[in-house]
Amino acid sequence: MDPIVILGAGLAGLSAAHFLQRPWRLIEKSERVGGLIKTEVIEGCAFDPTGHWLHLRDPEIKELVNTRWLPEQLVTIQRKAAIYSRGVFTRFPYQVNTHGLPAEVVAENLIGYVEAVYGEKGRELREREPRDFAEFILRYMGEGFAKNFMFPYNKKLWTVDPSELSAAWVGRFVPRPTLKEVVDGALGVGSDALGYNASFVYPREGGIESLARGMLAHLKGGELSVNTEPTAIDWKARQVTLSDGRTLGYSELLSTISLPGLVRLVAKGASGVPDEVLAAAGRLRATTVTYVCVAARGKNPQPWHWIYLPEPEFKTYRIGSPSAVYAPLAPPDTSTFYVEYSHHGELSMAQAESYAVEDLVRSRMVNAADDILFARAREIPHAYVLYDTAYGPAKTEILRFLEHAGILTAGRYGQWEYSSMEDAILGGRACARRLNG
Ligand SMILES: O=c1ccn([C@@H]2O[C@H](COP(=O)(O)OP(=O)(O)O[C@H]3O[C@@H]([C@H](O)CO)[C@H](O)[C@H]3O)[C@@H](O)[C@H]2O)c(=O)[nH]1
Repeated sequence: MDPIVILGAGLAGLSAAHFLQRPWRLIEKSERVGGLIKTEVIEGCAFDPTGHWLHLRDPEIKELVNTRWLPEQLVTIQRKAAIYSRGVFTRFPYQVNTHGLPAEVVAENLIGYVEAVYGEKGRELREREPRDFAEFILRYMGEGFAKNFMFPYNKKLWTVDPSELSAAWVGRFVPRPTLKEVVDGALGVGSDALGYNASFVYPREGGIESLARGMLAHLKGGELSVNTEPTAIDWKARQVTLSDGRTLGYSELLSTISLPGLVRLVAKGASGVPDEVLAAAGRLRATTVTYVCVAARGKNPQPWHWIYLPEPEFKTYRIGSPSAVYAPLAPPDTSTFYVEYSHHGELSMAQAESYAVEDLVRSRMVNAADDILFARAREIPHAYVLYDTAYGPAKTEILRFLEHAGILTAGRYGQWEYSSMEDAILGGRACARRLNG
């Protein structure tokens, strides 16, 4: 019998291979497994592709990570994240930590919140479901928080206005504060521990890629091919053509590669795809994130693991610091940063690198431009999937066809969704369980 073929050896693909009880073949286009958790070392400084801090909630996955994939190798870290706005740092999440901002901003945030959640002004939005992300923000946080943080920050992150997105993705990612949390936060007596990532774990050595390596080391029952990518899929014949010229028969196909990319591969196969499915794939959009890996002389001047920058004078939406999170990620007396830029069109590497130096110095994350040792830009072509008006109908159309064609998908880009590393592992497990029967 042909094996189960898994496309893509990121977390979802590795997880599926781990949980499968039938023979599998894992096909990976790059030279090593890990997908977007491949850690890069530049001049002795380790950089993950932006912040990949591991927060786990599923008991089985926690157990696997702790005892099999990364035994005795995890450090637990309490988040120290901030917002840099109006020239001051306030703690993350913004909505429950406004103490320290100018008094008029704190007042605007508080009054807006009370009006939205209890006042007459917010009644209409309270009585129905928010139609879009902008309405979600206004409904749960009010006009002040919207104006002073949520609208400008999210416009930078998503590259489109919050009114062009649905709120389908917010789930546990966007905290909806209570009145007590908002008031305590304005008075400076709030808790630091709100949100899904109040603490997280991270590998003691080797960066986040160690997780992928740990998973790979324990795989059984199948074969991995690296430097190999699918070039076409014939869903009726149940065959994948590979870049090395081979054609592989499959009993089942699980794809963790990008959903629109998968549709295009099926369209290249002999059985094709209906025109409307191909057109739907063309309507799925995602932001591109260019992140700049930076090293600077000297220890971190700020304690922050990462900061959010809502104001338009900064081109970046967020700056993170691997060395602040976990000092062994950088040589002694060196601080490191990833500076993130979200965009659709062209952003040259040189331009991003020059923005990064400027943004780091202006935000006081680095003392002076002269301290910078290097700045190297990297690109994530599909970073944040856009939940715009085309998203729901296009994805439904594609998934209906893939179900018919007997192709399963998992992972952040396979499912074309906003989700975490653990979600990718859970998605791989769910598909494996379905295939195990
Ligand atoms: O004060 C704030 C700041 C942000 N938000 C909203 O939360 C949304 C999610 O933000 P974040 O958790 O930063 O999103 P992301 O998926 O990129 O998070 C990954 O990165 C790290 C870390 O944040 C930095 O590296 C995190 O651990 C990862 O999961 C955002 O869209 C804002 O709208 C807010 O409500 N209040």
